[in-house]
Amino acid sequence: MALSVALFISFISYFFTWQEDQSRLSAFSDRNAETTNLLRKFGASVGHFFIYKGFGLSAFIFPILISLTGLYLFFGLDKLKLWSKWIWGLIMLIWISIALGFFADERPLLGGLVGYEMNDFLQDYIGNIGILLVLAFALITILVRLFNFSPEAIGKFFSDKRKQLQTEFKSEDTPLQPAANNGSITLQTDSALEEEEELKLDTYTHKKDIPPLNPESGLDVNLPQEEEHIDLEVSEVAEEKEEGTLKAEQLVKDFGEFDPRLELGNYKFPTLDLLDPHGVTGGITINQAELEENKDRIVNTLKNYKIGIAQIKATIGPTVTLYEIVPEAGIRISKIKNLEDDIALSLAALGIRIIAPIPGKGTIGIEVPNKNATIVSMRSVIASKKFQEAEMQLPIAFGKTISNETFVVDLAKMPHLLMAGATGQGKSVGLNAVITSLLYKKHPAEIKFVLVDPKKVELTLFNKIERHFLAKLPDSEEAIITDNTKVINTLNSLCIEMDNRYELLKLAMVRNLKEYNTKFKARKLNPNDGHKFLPYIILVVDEFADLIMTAGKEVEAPIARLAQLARAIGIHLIIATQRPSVNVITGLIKANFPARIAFRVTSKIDSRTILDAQGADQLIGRGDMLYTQGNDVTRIQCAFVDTPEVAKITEFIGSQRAYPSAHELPEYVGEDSGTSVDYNISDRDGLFKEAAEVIVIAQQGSASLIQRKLKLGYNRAGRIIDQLEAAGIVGPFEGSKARQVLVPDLMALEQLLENEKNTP
Ligand SMILES: Nc1ncnc2c1ncn2[C@@H]1O[C@H](COP(=O)(O)OP(=O)(O)OP(=O)(O)O)[C@@H](O)[C@H]1O
Repeated sequence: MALSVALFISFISYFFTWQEDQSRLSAFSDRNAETTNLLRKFGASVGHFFIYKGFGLSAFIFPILISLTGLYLFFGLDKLKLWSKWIWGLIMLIWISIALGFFADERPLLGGLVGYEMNDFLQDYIGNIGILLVLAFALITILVRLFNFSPEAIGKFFSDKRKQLQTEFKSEDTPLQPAANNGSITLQTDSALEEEEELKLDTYTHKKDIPPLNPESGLDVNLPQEEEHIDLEVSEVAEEKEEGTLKAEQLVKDFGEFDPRLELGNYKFPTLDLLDPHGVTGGITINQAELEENKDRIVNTLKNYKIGIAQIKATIGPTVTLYEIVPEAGIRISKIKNLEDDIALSLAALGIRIIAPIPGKGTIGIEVPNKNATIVSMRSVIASKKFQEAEMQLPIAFGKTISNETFVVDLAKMPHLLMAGATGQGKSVGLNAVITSLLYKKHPAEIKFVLVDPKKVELTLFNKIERHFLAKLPDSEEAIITDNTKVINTLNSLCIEMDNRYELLKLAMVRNLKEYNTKFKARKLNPNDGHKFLPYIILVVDEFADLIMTAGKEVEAPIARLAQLARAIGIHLIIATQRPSVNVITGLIKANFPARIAFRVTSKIDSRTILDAQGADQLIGRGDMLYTQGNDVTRIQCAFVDTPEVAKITEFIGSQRAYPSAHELPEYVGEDSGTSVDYNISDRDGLFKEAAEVIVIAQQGSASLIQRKLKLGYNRAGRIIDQLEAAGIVGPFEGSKARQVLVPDLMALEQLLENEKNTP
């Protein structure tokens, strides 16, 4: 610090004495040569060195930096900051020196030799205009970096000033016109405020009526004060609300709406040419002779049973043709329905379905398969106007209806889908069609798939898009789950994700994912509070029967829970099964999957299990399917997407820039971990005893049982199971099977707990 003071004095003095002292500088060692600088020879020399030969006026930065260094060392402050001060100081030193050398070239002392020479040098290469540009650019850079001068900051400064002035202006205004206090509120457009105003006016007139009564009754009614209080509160709330929205609006104005796609801004959606037209270029080819023949056979068969037909009309679909008949008056519909087998016999065709009557149309429908079915290519349904212009959250193009219209539905509205069908009838193709539809419409930021594939081969192609579209558990290597025990962890992790999302929705005060994301995009939710853009999560299970067989209730419970609750927070399930028997599609699951698809099944019972109606047993296979979402059953020819096409699409997406890793699901600590921990009795869960009783009564040691009976979360139930194991009530974790219960009945349990208390 002393050095900096010495330099400072020398420099100041140098400016006044430099001319006198200049000639004596060479005689530094001569003691008789006198200098006039306040610090004599030292002052004259350092001044000459730093100012004349160095940086001119800006040399004062040196004593400033040295004194700062002294202060930092003295108080032991952060050295890193000191370094940055030196760096910035030196940059400023050079800038000022060059600038002064440029602008004050007739006074070379101001810019010093460095400033002069640098200008000279630069002039040769970039000229005066070039130097000006370099100086201006450097100045802006320094200001922006050092003082955070940005257009936004300047804009904000002025808008803050304006607001401040406005509030000052308002508050100055108010005392002048107390009666007009209400008037200032009318400026705000909020309807709630207007209501307040009315309310206040009412009370005001009411208040006016009261005073004459008061003196007589002797009551001390202090109404005005209360009024004022209410008034204040209202305006505060309004201001607070306004501040929040103003801030969001300002952010949107400055940076635009939040764009979740920005991180993969260059992502290209798959193109149509990746899909194969499957030889179908035009529409369906109509075989007129076949049509006539079928019509005649229907009419004749019915005539044989004395059923007259008033009218008959044919609608040709890709796989089946629908003949709509209007029977003559007086014919009972049940009579026609009973003739189903006879008509099928006379038409000698598989897959006749009679719809009597067709809902909403006063006709009876007979569906007859075409001799040559037309393949509905995925390409044609994806290219259709209906799909391309679909204003849906999760549009799925399933295929074509019987009247050859493209059938597009919104998965978000379904909200979950159950698919069943015997082997080889088109289930896997159907699943691929669903996933392909979504890949053609959604950006990787907006949707994530959790794929469960116990068959191990069906969904492997999607491995290529792992870092774009898949989600997985933090510690798992493979994104596509083929191991049934891992499925349980993933399902439970999805339940945690669901709970987390509900928490976020609650904080944001919205009811569903769409509203939440809209609010987040409008920058009304602060990411510092844990808010983030939430993608849809689609869980696809290819062979559900296999899962239920190996993991049973442990899978059923989280699936049912997700199906019941996950619709609002954007988790949707698509579950496919080969065996639609009642122990696979249980009542609990069925109740939560209103949207169901049946490919061809082998028996009427299977058809009833899936659709609650028969008909699926009469389909012709190869993608012929029935879709229901409640009451109506629609027959659809599923769009065909072959494995090479899926490979091309995943290749196309996979070759693009991706996220660093697959989307991470929350970590789930399974039942098998932490079992060796010895739980202290006092640390036990509050519901430990109830849980123990539930387990002992049911003689089944599973966390999901505790969950269901005591309505607990997964984590808590898991912890209780660990405590039960530590207490010797249940056995160790046994994979997919429930744990063994080591206590035979409630009496024994009571005794065990009593003994525990008594042992120190
Ligand atoms: N929509 C469709 N259009 C035309 N043909 C189809 C369609 N869907 C399926 N097929 C034909 O049926 C065959 C079997 O389909 P898929 O592999 O989807 O059956 P699956 O029900 O998944 O059988 P599994 O349960 O054994 O896996 C396909 O290879 C294809 O030839």
